[in-house]
Amino acid sequence: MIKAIVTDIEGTTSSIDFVHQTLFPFARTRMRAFLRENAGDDRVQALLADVEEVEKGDLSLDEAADVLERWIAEDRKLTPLKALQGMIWKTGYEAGELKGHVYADTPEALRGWHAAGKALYVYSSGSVEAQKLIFGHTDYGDLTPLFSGYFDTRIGGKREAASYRRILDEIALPGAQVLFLSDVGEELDAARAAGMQTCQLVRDDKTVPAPAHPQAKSLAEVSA
Ligand SMILES: CSCCC(=O)C(=O)COP(=O)(O)O
Ligand SMILES: [Mg+2]
Repeated sequence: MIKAIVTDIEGTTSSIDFVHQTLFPFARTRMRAFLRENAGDDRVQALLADVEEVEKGDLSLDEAADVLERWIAEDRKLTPLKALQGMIWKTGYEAGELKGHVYADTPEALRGWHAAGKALYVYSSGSVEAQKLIFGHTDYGDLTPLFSGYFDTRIGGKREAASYRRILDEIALPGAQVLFLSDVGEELDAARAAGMQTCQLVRDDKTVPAPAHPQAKSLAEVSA
């Protein structure tokens, strides 16, 4: 019996286009000004040090902005980039310039699973702060009370089985009782290697099918 569901965001609960056509450009066009305005902030300084560590050298603020803009264009899933993106998106959600996209079937499915006593978790490359923002500002209201916890790249990469083993340790359930939802085959393979149940969301014809896993066209079709 499935006791917990761990869900991906992009391509699973929410559209890939929203992330790539709205969220990423929002962060990219504001990154340089955000760094200048917040250069004295301890958290921003620590994240810029992490950027320098990845790039293996000292960077001026403008050089760091160049690197971060490039990482956004390349869709890199690096923790300092994701944390900075989340901080920039926060300004947009708070100003009412951003609304968190979820598919119409997402709130109903999450509410149904929650009401059935299943614990719900998010595992996304977006930072935990960004995850809470997207689910906290949807057209269907604040969905965050439905979730018991959030995981991001600080627990490890989404294509590594070790990350899913760490999540199982954190939520204290055997893999057989945990269902992982994602649109990406490599993530589902890694979750299965850690012992989790899996289901691929195939929302549109851009999704690369992973026929080794059960598939669903929407969360309403997921059997849990
Ligand atoms: C928290 S919404 C933004 C998601 C994001 O930044 C991203 O890179 C998509 O990652 P996912 O693991 O949800 O596919
Ligand atoms: Mg995804």
